[in-house]
Amino acid sequence: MATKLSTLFLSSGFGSLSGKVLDNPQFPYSSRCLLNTSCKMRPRRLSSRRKRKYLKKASYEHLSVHADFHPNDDEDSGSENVVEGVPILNQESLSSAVFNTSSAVQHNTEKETGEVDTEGLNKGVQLEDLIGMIKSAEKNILLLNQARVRALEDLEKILSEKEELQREINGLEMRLAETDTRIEVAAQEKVHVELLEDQFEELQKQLNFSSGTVQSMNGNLNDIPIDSLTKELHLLKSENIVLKNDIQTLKEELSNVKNADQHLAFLEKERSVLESSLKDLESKLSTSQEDGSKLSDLNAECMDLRNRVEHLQVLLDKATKQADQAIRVLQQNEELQEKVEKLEESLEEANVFKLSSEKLQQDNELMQQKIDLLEDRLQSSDEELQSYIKLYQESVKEFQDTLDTIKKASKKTATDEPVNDMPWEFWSRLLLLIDGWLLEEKISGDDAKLLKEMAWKRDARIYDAYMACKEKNELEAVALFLSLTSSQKRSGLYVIHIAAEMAPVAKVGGLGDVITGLSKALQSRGHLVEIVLPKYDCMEYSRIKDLRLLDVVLESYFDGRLFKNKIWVGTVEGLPVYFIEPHHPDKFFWRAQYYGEHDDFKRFSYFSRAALELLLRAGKRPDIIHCHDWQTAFIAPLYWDLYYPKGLNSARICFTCHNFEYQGTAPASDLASCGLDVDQLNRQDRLQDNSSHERINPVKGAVVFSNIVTTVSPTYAQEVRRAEGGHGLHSTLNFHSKKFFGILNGIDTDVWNPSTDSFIKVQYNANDLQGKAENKDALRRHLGLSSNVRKPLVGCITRLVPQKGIHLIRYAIYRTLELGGQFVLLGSSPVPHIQREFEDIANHFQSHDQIRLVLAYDESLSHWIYAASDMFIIPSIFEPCGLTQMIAMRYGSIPIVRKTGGLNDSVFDVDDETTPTELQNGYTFLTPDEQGLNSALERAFSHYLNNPSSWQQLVQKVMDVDFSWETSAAQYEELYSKSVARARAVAAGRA
Ligand SMILES: Nc1ncnc2c1ncn2[C@@H]1O[C@H](COP(=O)(O)OP(=O)(O)O)[C@@H](O)[C@H]1O
Repeated sequence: MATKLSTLFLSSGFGSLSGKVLDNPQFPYSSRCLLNTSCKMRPRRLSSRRKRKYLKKASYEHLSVHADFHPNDDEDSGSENVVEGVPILNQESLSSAVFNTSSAVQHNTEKETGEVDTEGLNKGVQLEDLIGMIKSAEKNILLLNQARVRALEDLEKILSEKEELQREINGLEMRLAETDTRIEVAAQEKVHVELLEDQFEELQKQLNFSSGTVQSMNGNLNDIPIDSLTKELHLLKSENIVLKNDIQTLKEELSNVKNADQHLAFLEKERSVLESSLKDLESKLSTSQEDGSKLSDLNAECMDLRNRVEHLQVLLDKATKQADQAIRVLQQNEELQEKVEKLEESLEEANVFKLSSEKLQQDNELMQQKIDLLEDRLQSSDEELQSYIKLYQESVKEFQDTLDTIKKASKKTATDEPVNDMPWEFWSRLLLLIDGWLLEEKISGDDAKLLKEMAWKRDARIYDAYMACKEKNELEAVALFLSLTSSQKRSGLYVIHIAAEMAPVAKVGGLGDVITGLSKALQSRGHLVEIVLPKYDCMEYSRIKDLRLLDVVLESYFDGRLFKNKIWVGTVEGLPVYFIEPHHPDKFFWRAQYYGEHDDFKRFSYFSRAALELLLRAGKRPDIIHCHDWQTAFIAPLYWDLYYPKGLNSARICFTCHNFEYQGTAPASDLASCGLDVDQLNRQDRLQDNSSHERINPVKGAVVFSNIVTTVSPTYAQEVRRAEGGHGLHSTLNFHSKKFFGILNGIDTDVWNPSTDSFIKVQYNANDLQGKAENKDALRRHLGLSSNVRKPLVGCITRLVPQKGIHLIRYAIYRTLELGGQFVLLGSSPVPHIQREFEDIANHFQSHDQIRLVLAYDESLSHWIYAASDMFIIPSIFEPCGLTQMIAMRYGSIPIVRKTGGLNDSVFDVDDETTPTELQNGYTFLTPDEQGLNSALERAFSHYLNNPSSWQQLVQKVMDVDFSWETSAAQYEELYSKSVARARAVAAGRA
């Protein structure tokens, strides 16, 4: 229980480690959830912008990710309600953000640790949860207050707008009254005009009458007073003119009145418009008043929230106290545990000691009696004396044997424990014996040194050897002693792999499988193997055991300054692994994907340097540093140029190139970032790229600067030494051919084992293939394929890149359909146009009952497809090794492959009479075109359909082929040992 709790507290960074927890991508509860998902779905497929967005959230918004809103996050603002630019928070989201967090955290924590729920874990979760919730709640309160102020400001604005409108309405009403008055005046004037018109008519009548009178009077002018008539006429005329003017004025007045009417109509309209906008404003006003009341509701809720936060604070304090107490208890527990363990150890020792001393005592007593007896008899007879001496000698021997037996039985006789109770004479005699053999040249200086060291340390193994060879002649004795040194030499290899991938925690393709498979095989052959990896945020953390952060900060150089790195350790598949977490502002391994970033060169040159820094700081003295592919190719020049002079000088460098297509070239100046001397290295015989003098080539650098260079199959090693296969490096590889080897990869037969595989529906083996048929049936149903007819199921699991023969994979899908088979493809592509092309094919066959394309990375589905398929297609243009053909065979799926690289070294055609029958295990074709593929596919179909029993024999046969790492690991071991031996010989020669 104590250990379990301590593991939990350590890994969760409880209490004083909480700061570390927040930085720990293995642990950020919500972010892990996101990241896990993205990783499982093969992060390569995400656009880098989205991934970075994910990542940012994952890094900084641990708890807020659970909330439905984030006030400061522009990208989330779409989920808020907005009224007049004021964000109105969704209360439901708010409360669920606060109250759902703890359950989400609980869930994710369980997922991370894989541990059963414990009290300690709950407390650890609450603590983090509460801190996050308080922060989140405080932000929300602030936002609510801001929203409230903004709403009040808007309310004021609306009110002042209303006042202004009221003023405008008043003005309009006044103008309306004015207009009314004017209309009245105009009406009066109209009446007046009519009056005047009447008068005018009357006057005209009078005028007519007057002129008639004038004419009638013309005959008797003398009778009429002319002057008075003339005057009257003038008067009338002037009156007439005045009247005309009046009429004119009245007409104008009239038209004015008409205009006034129109204006009045216009004003009426304007008034109704204004009235409607006034109504609008009034409704807005009432809405904003309602909003005001909502705001006050929110205010109340906000108060409520504040109270809850205070309550949470109280809980937090309590939890903190409990946590502190728990840590104290835990520490006490640990101390107690240690004490108990020590006591148990001493008890055990005491028991052993007691037992042996009792036995010794008994023997001593027996001997003493015998001696006494002898002494008595000595006096009586010489003859008797002789016989008793013999008896004594026998007793001594018996004692010696008993002593040996006791020692063997005792724990202290564990092979490497010192033997402390032999007299010094014994060890001196042993040392002299070894020196004698050395001088007589019966053993070498190295062997003598090792043996003397063992004697000097009073190693039980050399004691046992000495005892065992008492009865032997000298030759046998020397051989026995040398067997000690050879076993010591063999177990002495200390290999450190520095790589960018490792299955199953950080796997993109075959490289990951190789690191784990080779390391496990080397480990089981008695070597000490360690692995150094970047600490990616998107790793499968659930597959790392006992992951913990070391209490150390490693500083490493980059771009002219030192950066801090955290160092994590944990075991993966039983192997010790170091994870480097750089604290560089560019967050090199916080990208939610392994490769494909614009600054990959920087990311991995940084990592390479930091890895060597770690070895130096830890005082490690490895025999071999093994780096892989361009990502860690920098190790070779960095080691010799910078770290060898600093004292990290015990190792030989081995570089394995898993695919020469990827060389990581970059402008020469980029090399300076990790501290390498560009002027020294950008040379034709060093790192300069063979086709561009301005660029450096890390893979070329590793070929030049490593002691051993390997690639992953013998055929590929030949292919890359030719211009058409070497991707520009053939001349370099030819130049360094003496240290260049092709070793065929193996597969991890523990992981890929149909009789134990937990990813498949039914386990099976070569002698019982019923399970294979059931897996096939289940997969067909799972993918919606028809399952009632005996049809061959063709599988394909691959990265969809040009190297894999994209056009031939596409052709195989359609041709399989024509031949009456079924096809299942599992794959994804980092190349957008290829991914789109396969998406189109996948959509085309979306509900087809014979073809299914799953465009994703899915580890468990891959196991199922291997188990379910009858045939497995790999039409690669080039293939450095290829693992899928070996895995397929292990699961009884017959490979159909193009003869290239590692495929050529592992698949042999069943119809090829030049190959021994026992090796024939699949179908091959040479020319990478449709006819080539078709010929192999048709032959396989015909075999499957026409000769089922022979097919089954073939299936059983391929399942028994040994593709384990044993042979390959032995080859690597030999290369390592030879290289180390050469280095030692050179060093000895110098000395
Ligand atoms: N989409 C996928 N889902 C799951 N595993 C995959 C997928 N694609 C490839 N793999 C696995 O990756 C490894 C491929 O290794 P290999 O044949 O050497 O090809 P490469 O290293 O060129 O990708 C195999 O273990 C295979 O099962």
